Order: sequence, then C-alpha cells, then structure tokens
Amino acid sequence: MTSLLIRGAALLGSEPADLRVRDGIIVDRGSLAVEASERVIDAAGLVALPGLVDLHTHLREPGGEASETVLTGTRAAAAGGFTAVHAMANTSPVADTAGVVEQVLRLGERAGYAEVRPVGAVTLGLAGEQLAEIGAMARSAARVRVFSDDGHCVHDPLLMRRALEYVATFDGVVAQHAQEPRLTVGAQMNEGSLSGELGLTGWPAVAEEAIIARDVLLAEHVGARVHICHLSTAGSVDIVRWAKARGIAVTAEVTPHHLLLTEELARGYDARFKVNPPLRRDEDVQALRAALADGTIDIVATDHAPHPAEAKECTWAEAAFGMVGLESALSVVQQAVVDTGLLGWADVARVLSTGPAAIGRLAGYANPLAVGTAANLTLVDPSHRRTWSVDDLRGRSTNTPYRDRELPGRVVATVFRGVPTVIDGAVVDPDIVAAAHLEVRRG
Ligand SMILES: NC(=O)N[C@@H](CC(=O)O)C(=O)O
Repeated sequence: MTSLLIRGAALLGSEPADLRVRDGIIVDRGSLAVEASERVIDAAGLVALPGLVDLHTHLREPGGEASETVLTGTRAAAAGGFTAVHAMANTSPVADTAGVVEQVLRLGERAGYAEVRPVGAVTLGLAGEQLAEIGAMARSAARVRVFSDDGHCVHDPLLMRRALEYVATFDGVVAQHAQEPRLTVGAQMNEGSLSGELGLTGWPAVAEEAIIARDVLLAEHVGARVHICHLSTAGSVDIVRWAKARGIAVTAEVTPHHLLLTEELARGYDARFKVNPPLRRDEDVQALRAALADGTIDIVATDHAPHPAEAKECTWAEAAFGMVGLESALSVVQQAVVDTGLLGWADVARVLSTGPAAIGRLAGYANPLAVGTAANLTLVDPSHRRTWSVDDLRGRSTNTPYRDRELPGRVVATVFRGVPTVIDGAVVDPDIVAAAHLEVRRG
C-alpha cells in the first residue's frame, strides 16, 4: 500500500490543509494525522495545484529524437508541474494514422512521467491537401480528440470545413495554427517599424487574424468546436471576443512567452527569440494578459518546441522557429499574470489544468484536488526566485528564451497518478517512477 501525506499546502492558493494520497487517488483532505509508515511531504508555504495539462507540446518522437523524445519531454513536463501533455503531430512520420498515434501513446505509458495524449494531424503529412485518417485516430487506442496541423495552417477553407464537420461527429476539436501562408512568405518577425529597422521580413498581425475570423465563421456555420493555437495579437483577441459573444464554440490559447516577451528581443538577432507566431508589441502582450484574465482566452499552452543547438546557433534568418517552455511555464505565468494581480492561483488551475483538460476531453481533471479524484498535483513555492540557466531544463534541448532572466516560483513536487515524479525540485529517476507505478497498480 502506497500512502502519501502532503501537509499544510495552500490548496489552490487558499487555506492550508493536508491531502492524503493512496493508491493513486486523493482519499482525504483537511486536518489529517500522520498514519504509520506513511510518506510525508512538508508543504508549508507551498501552493497545491492540480497537475498541469498542456494542450500544445512538441515531443518530437518519432523522428526528431535529436531534439526531444517522449521520455525526455515528459521529464521536462514533470519538472514544470505537468501531469498530462498533448503531443503535437508534426513528427516524422507525421501522426496522421492510428499506428503513429498509438505508438506515441505507448511511449508515454512506458515513460510514466505524464499522460501523453497524441494530437492527430488534420491533413495527410500536414500537406494541406487531403484529410488524414481522422476517424481511425479517434477510434484507436489513443482516442484522439484534438486534431491539428500545427506548424502549418489548414489554409484551404473547404478542407477546414470538412475537418470541422468530421470531428464534430465524435466531439473532437480542430486546433488551428492561424497563419495565412501567402501573407507570411519569408516572414521572420512581427511586421512593424522594428522589422523595417532590423531588415527582417515582417509577419503582419492580419495573417493570424484573417484565419481566425474565417475559422470562427466556419465553426459557426457547421456547428463545430474550433480551438485557436497561440494567439499573439490584440486583434485576434477582439475577434475571439466577438465570436464568443455570438455563441460560437471557439476556445483559444496563449503561450507563456507571448504573455511576457516582446519583439524588442529581436534587436540582438539572437535566434532563441525566434518563434512562430513571432513575439509582438507590448500593446499585444497587455491585451493577451487582459483577455486571459477576462476569459476571452481560455488557457495557457506552452508550445514547447525543442530544437538542437545547430538549428538555433546560426543567423536569425536560417534559424528554426520555436522555444522550449515546459519547465518555465508556471514561473512565466506567475510573473506575467499572478504577481501583476490579474489572476489568482485558482485561476491558474483553470487556465493550466481544468481548462485545457476540458478542451481536450481529458478525464479526471474536472474537480481539482477533490477527494476521490486521481492524485495528479503539483506543489509550487511562489516565494522562490532564480535566474534561469540551461541547468534548469530537463528536456534534451536548451533553446529557452529565459536564460539569464530572473523568474519567480519553483515547482517543488509533482505527483502523477499518486507517484511523485518530482521531489524537492528534482525529477525522480525513470526506474523508480516505473516501479512506483507498478506498486500503485497492484494496490
Ligand atoms: N512554434 C514554433 O515556433 N515552432 C513549432 C512549430 C511552428 O512553427 O509553429 C515547432 O514545431 O518547432
């Protein structure tokens, strides 16, 4: 029997209480006495949150193992307080068949650090020409509910319409990477006076906004759910706000980096700051924060995009788009919207756990920290501050934009299905995690 007592954590940031976890389930909460042979975590001064859920993670396996694997990516996830991640489909081969999504699912189960929910491609090979095996992926063991060509926009409106109609039949969702391809040919950074000054091809806000406007109208027309990935402009917020007021079933995400960083970082031509969509103006950052606070933007998703050193240590124009973000997500959210008074910790639980789980139709996250639910939780020390370095990363790639930047907060412990995957800020060894899951399953 595995029993764990978490003592004195502020549950969702409110009054301190104890939580008892046994055989993978939260079995009691309140003021609890230690039982014999129980493992105790002293959580005084820490905030207890439900395990975080990422709707947008690039785990790179199969095919991109030089950047990340399911094992290394889920270790990074655990370090960041996540207990579930949605693995994006832009792997090699692309996750566009039942076979590939089941492979990713099994790799996640074997790793044991987090629930890995494969995202299925919308179009075959992400080529934007014909629909992928959407039904077969939905019916497979991976039970795919989120479909995305992320990295590419589903730009053909007829294909987008068909995909929306198809996923609606089993309550799935299309997560659109909103980027009008013709308006972003060769684009390198946000379009504006700074892109002119730096001599980099601009990426206009309208390239994102035009696709979002089209897709909320399509979703309304066919009566389907649509999710918008990584909103980055104030105009995108206005469109989503309008669509929600009209009753359209649209949800939207923002990344931690778009809540904190601006295009000014492109000045040094350091490709760690090159990302898709690009970092925008401070006005956009402020609009995104306000939209997250008022519910126009539903969730925060990391868009963790690992790349090998050679893809980043080159000229800006040659470099790959993307930043790693799993380990730092909670700290960035704390800095951008908690320490600024826009969100409380219960809101953080909503935007980083219950919300993404609901969009992905992921079971077990609806009642955070409730007795009787699966013991997926994270303990955070909000008073901690540190200057980030690559030593704080647990994945295989080091392309963090936060190196040498001070950020608040620290994930002290993560518990996945009752098994600690992070203790005292350190990721637990894979063999120990695997053995502990076995013990929990035996009950
Ligand atoms: N977000 C990113 O900057 N990169 C993503 C895909 C993408 O280009 O959106 C990646 O897979 O590397």
